[in-house]
Amino acid sequence: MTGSPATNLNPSSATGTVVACQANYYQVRVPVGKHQSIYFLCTRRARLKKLGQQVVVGDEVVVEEMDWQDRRGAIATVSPRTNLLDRPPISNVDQILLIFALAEPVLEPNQLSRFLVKAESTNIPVTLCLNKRDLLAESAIEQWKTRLFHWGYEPLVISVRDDKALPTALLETLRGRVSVVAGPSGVGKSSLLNRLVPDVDARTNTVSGKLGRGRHTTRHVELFELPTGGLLADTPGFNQPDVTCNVETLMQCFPEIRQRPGHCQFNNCLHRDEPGCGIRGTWERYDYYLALLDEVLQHQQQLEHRPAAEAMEKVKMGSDGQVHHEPKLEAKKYRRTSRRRHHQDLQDIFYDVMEAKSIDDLDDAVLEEYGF
Ligand SMILES: Nc1nc2c(ncn2[C@@H]2O[C@H](COP(=O)(O)OP(=O)(O)OP(=O)(O)O)[C@@H](O)[C@H]2O)c(=O)[nH]1
Ligand SMILES: [Zn+2]
Repeated sequence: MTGSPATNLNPSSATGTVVACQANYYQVRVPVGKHQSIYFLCTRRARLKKLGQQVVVGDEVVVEEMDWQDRRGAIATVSPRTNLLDRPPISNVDQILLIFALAEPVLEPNQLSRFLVKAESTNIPVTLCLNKRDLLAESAIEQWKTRLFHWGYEPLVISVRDDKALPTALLETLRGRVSVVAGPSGVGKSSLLNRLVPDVDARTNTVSGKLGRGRHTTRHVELFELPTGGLLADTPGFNQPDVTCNVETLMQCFPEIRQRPGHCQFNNCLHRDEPGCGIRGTWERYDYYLALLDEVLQHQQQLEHRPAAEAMEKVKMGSDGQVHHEPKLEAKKYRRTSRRRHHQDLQDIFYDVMEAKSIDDLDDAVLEEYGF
């Protein structure tokens, strides 16, 4: 630690947030002062590995053995998470910023509804943002707003391309919070990230350089610091998210249902053909609800017929007293979805083994791959 500043200013341990991770390495943002932070490249303490404690982006961690000159450290503990998203794996998320385009690609209500339900099923607050307002007439935009108001949403309408300044409401909702951007391909997620984090490319290169691989690897997810305070993660675009929650959660995913409690004769009414149902058929997305209900019931049936099914889901009591079913982080399942991804993993594993000084430096997933 030659040349490092005074110890009282540079303690040997500090609390920070994991902003990127790949293989065995974690980039941890440690706040110093009010508006400044320093990034440390960390490994995970062997003790954590033995306990099977995973570290994911978003985790609040205690870093020990801090080397302030080389900006290295070791993650010693992980604070309890408020939540955990599985794809991408990211924890302690305050909000999901769901982005859709008003046009190009065409705004398709069923797809939008599915994304909304998927986002709501995490029990994390959802903010809907409609981009590319420059491509649609004002009257058509108003029609969408009215329609979505009846769904229970008040979208922020923006044009990442043309807005001279992004709307204050958008900046305010991101300020000081951890937000995850989600939405289908081509709606402008990356464009928005580039506007919100002006030096995103520079930062991306720094982090990727230190981590030894590029940003666009399949497992990479990263939290970027906003100039206004707050952290933002981009997620890879996908078109048809699976809705795999249980029936109770599904019903809570529709504002049209959750805003009207006690309208049905039976508490466990599915709003299908039960007698005395006061929710059935009175709202635009009712048919989407029925279709998703079928899907969810089928999914539940499949789970019931698989004895190991409960191993795939975590049952958690939320702060609202509701029971939530969350998919578990399943490294193998996540890794084996495509040949390309599998190839990427083998590459990652190769690097991990090359970089490891001892077996303790290797990630659980890597050890598992090698049959330890
Ligand atoms: N007309 C218009 N085009 C936009 C706007 N914002 C982004 N685009 C364009 O839309 C296209 C897709 O934008 P991206 O930012 O790559 O979209 P993405 O959501 O990140 O897409 P994926 O990376 O596939 O997930 C690009 O050609 C952008 O230039 C906008 O406000 N108006
Ligand atoms: Zn009902």
